[in-house]
Amino acid sequence: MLSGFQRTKIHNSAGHLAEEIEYDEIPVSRIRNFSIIAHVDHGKSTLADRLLEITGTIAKHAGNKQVLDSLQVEKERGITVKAQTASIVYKRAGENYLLNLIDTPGHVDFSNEVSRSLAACNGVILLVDANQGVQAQTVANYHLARSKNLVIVPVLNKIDLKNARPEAVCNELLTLFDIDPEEVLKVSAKLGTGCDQVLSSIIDRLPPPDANRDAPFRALIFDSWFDKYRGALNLIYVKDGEVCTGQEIVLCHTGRSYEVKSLALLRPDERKVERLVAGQVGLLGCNMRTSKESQIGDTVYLKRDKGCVPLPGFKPQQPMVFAGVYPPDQTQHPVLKGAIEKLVLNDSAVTVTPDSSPALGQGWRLGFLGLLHLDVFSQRLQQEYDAEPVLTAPSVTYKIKLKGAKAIAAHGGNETVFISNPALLPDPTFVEEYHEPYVLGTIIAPTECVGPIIGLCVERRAVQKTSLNIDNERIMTTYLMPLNEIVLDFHDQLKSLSSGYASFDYEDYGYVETSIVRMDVLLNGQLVEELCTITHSSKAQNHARELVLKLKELIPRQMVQIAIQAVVGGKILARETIKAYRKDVTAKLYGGDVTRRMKLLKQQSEGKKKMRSIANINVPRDTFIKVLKR
Ligand SMILES: Nc1nc2c(ncn2[C@@H]2O[C@H](COP(=O)(O)OP(=O)(O)OP(=O)(O)O)[C@@H](O)[C@H]2O)c(=O)[nH]1
Repeated sequence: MLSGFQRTKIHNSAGHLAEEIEYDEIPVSRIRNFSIIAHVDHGKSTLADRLLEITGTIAKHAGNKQVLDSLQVEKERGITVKAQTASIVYKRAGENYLLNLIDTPGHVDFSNEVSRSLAACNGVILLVDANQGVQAQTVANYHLARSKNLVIVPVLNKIDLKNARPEAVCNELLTLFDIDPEEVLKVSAKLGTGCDQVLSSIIDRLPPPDANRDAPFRALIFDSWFDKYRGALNLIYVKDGEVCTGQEIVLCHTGRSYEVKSLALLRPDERKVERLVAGQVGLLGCNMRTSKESQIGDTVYLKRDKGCVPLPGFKPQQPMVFAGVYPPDQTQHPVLKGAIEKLVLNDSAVTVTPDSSPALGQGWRLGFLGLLHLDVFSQRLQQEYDAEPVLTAPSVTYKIKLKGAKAIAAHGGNETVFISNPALLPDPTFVEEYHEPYVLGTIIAPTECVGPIIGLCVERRAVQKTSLNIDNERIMTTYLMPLNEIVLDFHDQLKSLSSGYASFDYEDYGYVETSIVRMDVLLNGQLVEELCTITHSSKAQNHARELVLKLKELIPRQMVQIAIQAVVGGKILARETIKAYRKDVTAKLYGGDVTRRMKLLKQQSEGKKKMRSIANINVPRDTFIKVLKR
């Protein structure tokens, strides 16, 4: 009998051994799969920890803070990036319930992961800070959960805070989501107050999973990560049947087959089991070499069943934001290459293509799901591998509809092409339409900040869609806005305009027709390819001015006069001149010591080696970095 392998000891809240549990004997009717969704910092990880403690899943002691946020970046920034999961056993009225807590990444960049994780759930805890109230991400997460028909258990957290305003926040929930204040639980995740009630409500309000143990095996991959020794590990929700170690499985999307090497439940550390049955959530290892092999949202079935109907909603992840990554100097290229390769193994959503630039040398163009994803990736690169790369400003991918047989033939017969590299933008005469990615943004801000925020949004080409007063103090507005306008500093600007009180979140809106141009930079008439950019035609003039002024400041004066021009379609939009100048590094020396003189001249010539020469002008690498960097 295999079930014996699922036997595990459970501790009570004081950390003492209480009893042994056989997980796969818990019927589907006593399983609940749920997730906690919340705005950043509203206490999701703290609540998760408390639920694990109350149920004896982890022992109670002070050092157990935020067990589920295990990445270093997550700990440091206090954000959840990778979804992590724990199976909790909760005993009520003498019966054991298996509650699978599926910890979703809180940020919209990872909305695909959130979506996948939610596909394994029957309900969610909508956690709201009782002081801060509903924030933009709460709204986005609520809509996501509703669109998946999940039961929503509203919970107010941090009621221990002196300035908590539970009643006002309940009213917000009523106004925005029509949530009955009677249904709202009030807890302090920090102190543990009311957390028992959360567990009871999960059992009472959520339905058990729609799982069938008698049907052929089918499971959904909703997360995966890379283990040095075991390859990519898949977190699966078993929808039907059961799977045992040693069996041959197939992935619907890739069609590849594997032998199941290991199965485990997460409590939250791995507990090996020999089988997983319908309704359960667990870890499946099958010697996958790279994380690309395990695509989130894919369906797994047994090879002997010769096919299955895939579980709905598989969508490959699409990078939305691109940035160039270069080593600080070319000697570090192999180190950085190794570091990127290792990280990509773990993060299948990042795309990597080699790229090179005359100024920055050999590097890569990386594609990310969004800005936070980019941030997290570059931080991990620095922290985990001790590499300090040069990162260029992020850009988005434009969709371009071509016209004319010649242009289409030149692009491999494709009428539509996707371009993120300005240098590859087709000539305007070959273009029928340009499209750029848009998002639907939600901003929640104090009423008195609304004026400046509208100003910022207009400047960023955003169009207001709706506006709603949440109460007397805060207003919620939604905007259609180009992704390109928020990739750089929109969030920071919003925070500074509202003294940190405004919150912002966005969801993908798809491509919208637009008018873009390629802007080139010429130094003494010669094109500097690495400085060319794509810009909206309404902003080209301003952008041109800013760029030439910045270059004037950054390029050192030289022996020849330098003309800096920003050009669109052959038309010069802005121009600045740097006057000629001869820097005599030895000027301060009055005759005398020849070795000192030689040393200074040598230093000067070494400095020159680090420069890129364009039309006899030496542009230091630093200048490129300063212009291109985020
Ligand atoms: N006073 C008080 N503070 C709390 C409570 N719950 C959480 N906090 C604090 O709020 C901060 C954020 O909590 P986290 O649990 O990290 O928030 P989170 O929602 O997981 O954050 P992300 O991982 O970024 O989504 C931490 O400093 C917690 O100590 C509570 O009930 N009362």
